Amino acid sequence: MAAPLEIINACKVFRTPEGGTMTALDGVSLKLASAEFVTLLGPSGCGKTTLLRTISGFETLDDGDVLIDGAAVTQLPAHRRPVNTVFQRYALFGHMSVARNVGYALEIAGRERREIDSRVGEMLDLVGLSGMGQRRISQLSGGQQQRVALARALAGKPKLLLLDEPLSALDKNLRQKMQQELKAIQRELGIGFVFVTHDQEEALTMSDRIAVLAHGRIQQIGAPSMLYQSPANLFTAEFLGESNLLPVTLEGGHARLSDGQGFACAHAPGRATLLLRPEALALTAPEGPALRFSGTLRETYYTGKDHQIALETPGFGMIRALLRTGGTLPEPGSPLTLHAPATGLHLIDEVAP
Ligand SMILES: Nc1ncnc2c1ncn2[C@@H]1O[C@H](COP(=O)(O)OP(=O)(O)OP(=O)(O)O)[C@@H](O)[C@H]1O
Repeated sequence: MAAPLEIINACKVFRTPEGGTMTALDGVSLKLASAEFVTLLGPSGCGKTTLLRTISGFETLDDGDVLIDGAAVTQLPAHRRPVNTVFQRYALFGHMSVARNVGYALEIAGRERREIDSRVGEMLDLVGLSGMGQRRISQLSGGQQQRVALARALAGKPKLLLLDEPLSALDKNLRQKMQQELKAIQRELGIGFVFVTHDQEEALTMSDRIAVLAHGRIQQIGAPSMLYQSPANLFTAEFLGESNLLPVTLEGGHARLSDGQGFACAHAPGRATLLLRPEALALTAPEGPALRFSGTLRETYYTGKDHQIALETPGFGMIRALLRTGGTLPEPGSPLTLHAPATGLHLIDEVAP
């Protein structure tokens, strides 16, 4: 079966109004597996929207190719590509009913009334708006409007759906609910979704794979847990979640920290960075090999399920930890020791600045 989407070496340089140039895409390649949910994640200006627009055809590439369902669409205008986009601002027709909004593209395409009505009904069922077809858009909540936008984008049976920050206008609770619904709809339809966000939590919970972008390039692509636990570079490590980054020296199958502690590793000799996620640290020493960090407790925040703390250490500065402890912690200013088991250590072959 052909991949729902394949991007080969996509390059795009914009001319800026100031007379310079801006490389928005610098050789991006990406292939979706069948019915895969892939998120493009990265800081503002990294090229996410540009990449999405080159897939939909709203932007042309300077170099490279876009294939949808195995067919090259690089030279096709937007309206001839079998994709649709859901935008952050829903771009609905306010003066039309919900049903007309959803069926509008089918109407323009000259489909029969009976076919349109049946498809609109199916789509409203899918997004949980059955029976609301005759409402005006202004009579809907933000979440309902986003569902209409989704139903409209799916009505023409696209082979691929693009979503450009579709949930960012919703409040936190509704956003989380819609995240689950979107994922369920994607599974039910079995089509590829390419989702753009700069919300890392959203990316981690929704995606089959995340592509982390910076400066128009994919820094790393992989399953959320893989990217979080084993980032390939410092950018991915720091962009996804909280991180403690400690310099290490590698020699003879051993990684050594600046305070003399060490652990076995299979890396080539040189310098590298140890990534310690805050939740890998604990108050009690684990069985087996571990690192320990002693210092002064500086900050504690109780979040209801865990304690976020900052420990000031003489050798490594501030180390942040997330402790799952029911008990109380000592007062800030008290001495404290944290332990990190060997399983919580990850080496990155890059030296932190
Ligand atoms: N039409 C354009 N003309 C000139 N520069 C552009 C144009 N469109 C985008 N850019 C530039 O290309 C870069 C990538 O922009 P893009 O909109 O793809 O980023 P993004 O990752 O989607 O950012 P955000 O999260 O802020 O939406 C930015 O530096 C932007 O200023």
